[in-house]
Amino acid sequence: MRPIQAAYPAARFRRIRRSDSLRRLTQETVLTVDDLIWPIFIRDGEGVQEPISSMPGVFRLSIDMAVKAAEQAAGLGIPAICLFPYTDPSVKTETCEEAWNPDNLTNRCIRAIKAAVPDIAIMTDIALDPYNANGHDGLVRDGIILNDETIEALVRMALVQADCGADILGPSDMMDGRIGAIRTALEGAGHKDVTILSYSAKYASAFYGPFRDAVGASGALKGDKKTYQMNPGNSDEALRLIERDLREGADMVMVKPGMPYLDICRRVKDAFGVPTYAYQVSGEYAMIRGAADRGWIKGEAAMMESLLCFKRAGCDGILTYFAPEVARLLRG
Ligand SMILES: NCC(=O)CCC(=O)O
Repeated sequence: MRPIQAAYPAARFRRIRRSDSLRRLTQETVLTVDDLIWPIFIRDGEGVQEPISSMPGVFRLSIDMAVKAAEQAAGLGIPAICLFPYTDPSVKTETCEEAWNPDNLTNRCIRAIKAAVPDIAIMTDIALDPYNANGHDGLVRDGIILNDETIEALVRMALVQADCGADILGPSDMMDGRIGAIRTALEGAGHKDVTILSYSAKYASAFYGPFRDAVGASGALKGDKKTYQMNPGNSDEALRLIERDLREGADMVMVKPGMPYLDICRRVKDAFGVPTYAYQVSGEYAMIRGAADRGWIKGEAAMMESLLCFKRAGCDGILTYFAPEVARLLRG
């Protein structure tokens, strides 16, 4: 598209910025409640709402409180929530079998939310890190992250989550071939309508730090995740991964983190035109919240701007810890 533009003074760009009504009328993208997926942290217990120090305003919730959060989200019109478990370190092993325990924290929480709030979509995380004694997303042997063996574990995990009622599975592990394996297994088990939102372009990022505190993985992680998560310097590779995941049966794709990777979001949307999501990750949340709490930026305005810009970059939606706050503001 090449807009035709008169020369100054026939063209004065400031005309359409002159008033709020003209600015609203000419705004190209909008943020709505429909664009939000709310990630929440869950833990064992009852009536627990435990603050996370590196993510002020975010809590670990026991299942009963997570159900309340889901009710609140549904009431605000948020279409989906995403569950991340804080797993008791005593059940973490090198073989990760807690990941496909039908009664693990996540699976109990899926069932509880489904029963109480049937209309909200429940997204889950598929990766072994919450259950792995060494903090990695895959099984490890002799210091190597095993791709194919990990996929078998991820498939088991996915099937159990689907059995429990998960609507959207989010494989976040970055193993090669997992989308195809999960899709084939879902079809085989009769879960034909379960959606896969693939973390297709997930970068090895320093912005995940507060999340690892939130799920209790910071201490456990040995080494880094650079052999499976993407190199932040790469962009063409993201397109190859997205194409691969779409061909293997992903319904929706994700770029993660968000704000430093808006160029990737735009390329993905332009190249494939599929439902495209970004994850505004914990470090991004902490930067905005931390600066706002100190009075260095206007928190509300920065939060809204950051999310609108995901839409401008081509995203159909955003996973954001700000979701309920944003929904309340958008609803006025
Ligand atoms: N698999 C989910 C994440 O790694 C979330 C990262 C974050 O919020 O920092």
